[in-house]
Amino acid sequence: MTKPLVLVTADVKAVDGYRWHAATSTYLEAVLKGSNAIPMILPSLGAAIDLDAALDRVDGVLATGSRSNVNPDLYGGEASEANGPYDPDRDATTLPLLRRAIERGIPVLAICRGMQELNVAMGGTLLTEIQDMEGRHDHRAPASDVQDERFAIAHPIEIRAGGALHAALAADSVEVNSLHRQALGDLGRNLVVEARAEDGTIEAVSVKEAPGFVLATQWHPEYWIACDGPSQKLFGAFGRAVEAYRLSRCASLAAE
Ligand SMILES: N[C@@H](CCC(=O)NCCCC(=O)O)C(=O)O
Repeated sequence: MTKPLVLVTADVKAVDGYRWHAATSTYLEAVLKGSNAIPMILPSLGAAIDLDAALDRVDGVLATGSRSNVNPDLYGGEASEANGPYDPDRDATTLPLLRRAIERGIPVLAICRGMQELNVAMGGTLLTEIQDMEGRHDHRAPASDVQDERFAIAHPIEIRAGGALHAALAADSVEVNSLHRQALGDLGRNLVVEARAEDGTIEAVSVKEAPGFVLATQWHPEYWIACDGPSQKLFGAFGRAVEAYRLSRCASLAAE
């Protein structure tokens, strides 16, 4: 049976003297198993890629998390060594990609850095080093070399009743992991807060009046896709949206 295709955003990494365009396996497997779709990594080649031509052929976009920060130049801040690392090629690809996918009604799921990119793409700002801000908790990963410990469930979030995340998870509150030092500041155009942590940190957003499915989380549902119910529900909802998009794309192609 034909499966939907999902573009997965890539980090640019220097490994063994080469530049790699990479996404970690957890995102790829979550798309495959949690959304029943085929993941395809989109290289971060910026304006050299005709994004519309790529989007013509796919049914969804997954914007991944990453340790790098969106360059503050893109939202009126100031870049610094302490605020880095940056990934300018990724910024140059993902921001226009997210804007265009949303305009076209292509389903989008954005995770952690991906949610921060979504906010900046829509004109919003980011807060940095939130653990040093009055009243905020430390949202960084625990210091450990063991990934299961770094991605351990860390805190509850409150979900907006009647919102898009509430519909996907069918819950007022869930427990999530936490691996970030930045958070959304001023909200971008049409962004709607779907969940917050106890300290007020924005944990999920959607886009008001978007023609397609758009959800973004500050936490990492991909990591526990094999065993965590809310993570499975979220990737399942994304999977239904990309399959519905695939069917409508095929119908449009057949009608041409
Ligand atoms: N720069 C952001 C990045 C948040 C994010 O995507 N974290 C994933 C980290 C994965 C890891 O640490 O292994 C921020 O810190 O807010």
